[in-house]
Amino acid sequence: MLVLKFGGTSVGSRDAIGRIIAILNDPEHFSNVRVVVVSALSGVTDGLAAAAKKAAAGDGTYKEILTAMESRHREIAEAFLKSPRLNQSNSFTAALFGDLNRIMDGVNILGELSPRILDSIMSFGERLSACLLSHILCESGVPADYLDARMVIKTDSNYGAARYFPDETYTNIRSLLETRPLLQIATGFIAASSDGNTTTLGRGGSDLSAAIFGAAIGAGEVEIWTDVDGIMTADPRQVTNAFRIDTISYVEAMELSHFGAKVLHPPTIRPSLEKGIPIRIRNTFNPKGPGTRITDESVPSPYAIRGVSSIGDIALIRVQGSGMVGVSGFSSRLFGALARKKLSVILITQASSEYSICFAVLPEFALTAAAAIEEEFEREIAAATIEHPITERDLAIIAVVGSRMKSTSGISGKVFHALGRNGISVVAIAQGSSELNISAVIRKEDEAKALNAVHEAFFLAGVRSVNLFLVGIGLIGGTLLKQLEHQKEVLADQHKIRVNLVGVANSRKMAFDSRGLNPGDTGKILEDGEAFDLGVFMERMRSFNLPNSAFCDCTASDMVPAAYAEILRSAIPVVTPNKRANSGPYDYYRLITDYSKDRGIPYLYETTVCAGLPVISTLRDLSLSGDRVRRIEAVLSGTLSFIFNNFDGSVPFSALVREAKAKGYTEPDPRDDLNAMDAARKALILARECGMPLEFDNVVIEPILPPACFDAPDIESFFRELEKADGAFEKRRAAAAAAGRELRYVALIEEGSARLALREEPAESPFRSLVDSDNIVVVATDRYSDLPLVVKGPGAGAAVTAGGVFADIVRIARTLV
Ligand SMILES: NC(=O)c1ccc[n+]([C@@H]2O[C@H](COP(=O)([O-])OP(=O)(O)OC[C@H]3O[C@@H](n4cnc5c(N)ncnc54)[C@H](O)[C@@H]3O)[C@@H](O)[C@H]2O)c1
Ligand SMILES: N[C@@H](CCO)C(=O)O
Repeated sequence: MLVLKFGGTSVGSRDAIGRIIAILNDPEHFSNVRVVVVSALSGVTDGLAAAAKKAAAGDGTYKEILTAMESRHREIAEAFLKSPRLNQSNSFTAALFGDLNRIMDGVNILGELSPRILDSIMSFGERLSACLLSHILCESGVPADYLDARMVIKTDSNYGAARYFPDETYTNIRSLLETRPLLQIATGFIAASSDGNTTTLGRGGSDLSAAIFGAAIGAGEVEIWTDVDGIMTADPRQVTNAFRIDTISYVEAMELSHFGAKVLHPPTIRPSLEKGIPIRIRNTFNPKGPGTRITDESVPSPYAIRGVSSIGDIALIRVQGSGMVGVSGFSSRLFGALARKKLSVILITQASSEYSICFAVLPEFALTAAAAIEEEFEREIAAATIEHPITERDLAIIAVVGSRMKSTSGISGKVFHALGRNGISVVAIAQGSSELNISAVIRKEDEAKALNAVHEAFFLAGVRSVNLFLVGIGLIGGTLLKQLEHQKEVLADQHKIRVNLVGVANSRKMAFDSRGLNPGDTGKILEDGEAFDLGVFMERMRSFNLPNSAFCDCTASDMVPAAYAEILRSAIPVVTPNKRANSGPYDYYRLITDYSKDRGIPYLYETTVCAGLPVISTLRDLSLSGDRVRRIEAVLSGTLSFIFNNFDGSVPFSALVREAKAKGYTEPDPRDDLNAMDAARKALILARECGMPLEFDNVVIEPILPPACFDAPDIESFFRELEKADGAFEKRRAAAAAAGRELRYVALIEEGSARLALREEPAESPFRSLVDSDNIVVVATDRYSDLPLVVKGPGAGAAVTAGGVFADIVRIARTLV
């Protein structure tokens, strides 16, 4: 046998009542339901309270409210009923509105509204809806009786929130049902005191009525029908990946609902659970859905926690001073003072030094709470042994709930890692020894970000998502987008990594979508985008406040790297192939690399040297494992490598430069390669990675081309100047070749200096083994002293560079919990 309860929204309209009829007729429910408990039609309870207040205040418009209410009930009746049932229903409705009008008129005349009369007025909502529904069900082929719960649920006279008497009530229900074999449509929320007056059961009263009926008849289950699929792992309005919890224990439901999961008010279902009757939350809009089952025992879950919840706006009040250290009775006075003001405390935390204690209240109660403390500790404050209470506002609480936490270590580590990694500062923490709930007080503006970060850490079965903001979609950025699109499914299916492209920009336009832009459509998306402005781009990126954000700079600009420090300070990791930041002023390089290390906010730039080859990470591993770099010799320019590897006299030097550009090896401006600036930047980056505090001016560069080439005003005139130098280059090559040597442009980093030179290399030189755009880095260290460590491979090109940037983005995803 089942007891079903339908809330106001489930009986609020014709469609809603149609759904109830369908539910009661489906095979799962047909002939299995013993009692249906209903609330008043949506809005009616509030309407009655408002009308009563108006009547008491002498405002005659209460009559209009009642007239509109009566019409609404009649309209619904007319939509479902034909005579003679329509007449019966309408005369019951008319009789009730007659009584209601008389009571309200009395209130109006007396100008007084007692709690007892208010309860009597409020009872009309449920009486009207339950009677109406019973008629409608009968008409639609489901025979049912109207049950006025005041006949059976007996309470004390605490009007507004009366307490029911279980034994008497259960006996009444059982005796009445023995005489009533049909389905019973019972009024929720209302009851009667022993002396026969109407009472109401307080907040969540209809849920309580359903639980009482369930307990009385020993129902197999009590179903609470509402407009959501059940209790979710988080508020779906804030956490897009939230999902329905299948089964939850009563205490867990209590904890989650305390922190904002307002699907039901758990204390109200206690009667059912005391009798071992499970409660199920179900959705009238998705009647086939299984809902959430609430039971009294803890039920196993594949996840370490059951859900994450929050209170979006609280105030934290701190009381501190030497006068409370070791003083017994201090907390009792503090909380006693708050209790006398009827203030509800949401969270308490006290350091074991006993020097301070802080607690959270709703912001509207902060002033009263602070005043209560001032009053209670007036003497201590005057004597300066206790400070004036300090109130902090604009805070939120995020709570992680689950009974499995008790037996699992590492939960709090995971929570605080997820918060810290996203730059969310924790203001206060509380965890009771029941280990059912870990609460953290955070800034209000971080609420959604914190919920998503923590939810992802626990529930997404290892799925890590990065919210990517990409600036620069030329050769490298464009190739990266293609790779992202191409790898999307493999990343998601095999590696559980999701890269969500939220923002994208080139030097003219930018576009955003927190749900994700299609990487393949960025060209079109940017055409319709807004004008690019780096400051605005950063502001937007920050204001999305998404967890696991990452910024990627695929420009060759100086302007974008200047923003890295600020981006890292916003706890957003940076990935880049752009060498400008690390080869600019040493102080800035140290600022951003130190910040990244100290705060654990990734700054990844593997592709700034030798494109996708693992050079930076290798140097870092050597240093971390205690090795010391003594000397690096390297060919660091893919462009120059390509040119000299192929410079055999068959093709002029300038033609090879054009070919390198066509192959995507050169910088956006190939003069940056040919004047060796690009190679020098990489040499400087390597030197700095080895701990040398060099500036760019300290790098000694042997020029490759005559100065006239660089006086050329644009790239085309540069190429024309270059052609003039072809003859001189050929001469130099031929002279080297005559001695069995070939030209290579090599960087040498040693003893605190970095220099680059055009060298003539013999046949056995490692630099002679290069092909195409290969780079090579030969590292001699304390450990690799006789035979140096060599990293070699393609050092330029769109695919390998974008691939390296991609790998850095994936590395960020992997650092997530
Ligand atoms: N080509 C390679 O093999 C290779 C290897 C390693 C590193 N890199 C580096 O990759 C970066 C990109 O190179 P590319 O060849 O793709 O360049 P590109 O000129 O093709 O693309 C640059 C993009 O950045 C945009 N842009 C430029 N300045 C900007 C600014 N201030 N703000 C916003 N957007 C701006 C442009 O509109 C364009 O979309 C460079 O820093 C380069 O040094 C390239
Ligand atoms: N232009 C660069 C690209 C890689 O940084 C080169 O030729 O090496």
